[in-house]
Amino acid sequence: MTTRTVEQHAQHVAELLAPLHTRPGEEIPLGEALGRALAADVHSPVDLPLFRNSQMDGYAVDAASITTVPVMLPVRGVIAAGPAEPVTHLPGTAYRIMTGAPVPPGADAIVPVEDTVTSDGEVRIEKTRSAGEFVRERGSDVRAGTLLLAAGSLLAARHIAVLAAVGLQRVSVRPRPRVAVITTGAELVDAGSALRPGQIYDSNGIALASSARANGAEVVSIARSTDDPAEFRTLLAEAVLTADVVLTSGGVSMGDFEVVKETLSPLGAQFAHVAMQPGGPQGTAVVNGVPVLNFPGNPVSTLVSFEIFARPDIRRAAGLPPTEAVEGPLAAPLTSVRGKRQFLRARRTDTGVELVAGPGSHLVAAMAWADVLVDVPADVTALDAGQLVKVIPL
Ligand SMILES: Nc1nc2c(c(=O)[nH]1)N[C@H]1C(S)=C(S)[C@@H](COP(=O)(O)OP(=O)(O)OC[C@H]3O[C@@H](n4cnc5c(N)ncnc54)[C@H](O)[C@@H]3O)O[C@H]1N2
Ligand code: MOO
Repeated sequence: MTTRTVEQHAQHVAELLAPLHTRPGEEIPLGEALGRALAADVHSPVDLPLFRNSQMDGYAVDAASITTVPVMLPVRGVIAAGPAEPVTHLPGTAYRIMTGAPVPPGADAIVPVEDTVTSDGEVRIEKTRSAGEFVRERGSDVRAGTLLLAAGSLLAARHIAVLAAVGLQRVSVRPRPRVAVITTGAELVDAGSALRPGQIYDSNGIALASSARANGAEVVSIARSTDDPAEFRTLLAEAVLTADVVLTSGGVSMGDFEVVKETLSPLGAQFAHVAMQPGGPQGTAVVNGVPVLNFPGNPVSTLVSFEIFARPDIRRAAGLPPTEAVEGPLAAPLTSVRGKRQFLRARRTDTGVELVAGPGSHLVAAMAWADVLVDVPADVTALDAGQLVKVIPL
């Protein structure tokens, strides 16, 4: 079998997944856009505020008429926030006005109601205000035609607020990569089933689907195959109809029932041994133009394979920022196997980066305690406590 470094295999996977990055944006309702990445710049179609309006409940006046206070002004009417025939202000008079209501042309200041005394048809203004006070000018927040949000922006509530405020109902976002998951193994059953001897619960299906979703993908199907190649072939043929990428688990090593390897090898798949632990046996194929990544079946191997090989391109396709590796000091010394890059499960604590498990790829419970993978280079065999290591956040 071919042997590859992690970088070589990652490069190969990146080439297979490259078409994900050129899919055009999709228009979706604003109400569904939370967490999505904008596919294109959005310019404001309107001015915000849309019209000149009051910042306070009070009286619309012209500042020139209230330079000396107290002063009595006749009240010509009430302007509420809401649709109404426009009115015009006459100098030396006032309109009672509510927050958000249009300020009549000619008025240039709002006197808050707290600074007034209302009497029959008149208002006593007790505090002077200068022109512009408590008036929200049209376009003072954003002008029509100017950039509201740049392509690539990850839409949080505040971004959705402004898109809604300018009246957009739909928005063009990066399409979610469509991921199909197929697990393989005669031993697998669904949680909730009674276990017969030799059976285990299928955890990789839901784990890979969750990993994909957590990184911006849409999971279009989760299927499970026994070790029967005909069944796997059928499930794969169905998966590639709707998916942009298919992830499989299991059936890629050296046993007698390696259904993924047996089915895909004749179709030109590449199976390689990657110099890493976990995640050594890896495969890739292209079926009907759809890339298929074949991860090893051990639960930790499957999840680490996703993190190292699939996550970067799935995130990029969805428009999500890359997960950057950081550095941290080791809490205790460690040893590593020469020639294999290790991705050790660990968590960050006050004392440094603490390993949570040994190297066994079946240690799925310990994986759940981890929040990082410690990336130990292939040529390193020992590290001391306190030494800085590269950690990949999970
Ligand atoms: N002679 C050799 N044996 C093995 C080698 C090797 O190089 N020579 N490599 C080992 C390594 S490393 C790994 S990793 C595994 C990979 O094996 P497969 O990808 O063929 O996976 P399976 O044999 O189907 O399963 C391995 C293990 O994981 C359990 N499993 C599988 N699928 C699931 C699932 N969906 N949910 C939960 N657990 C699952 C399965 O029961 C096995 O225990 O091969 C080693 N062997
Ligand atoms: O892929 Mo295996 O997990 O290297 O033990």
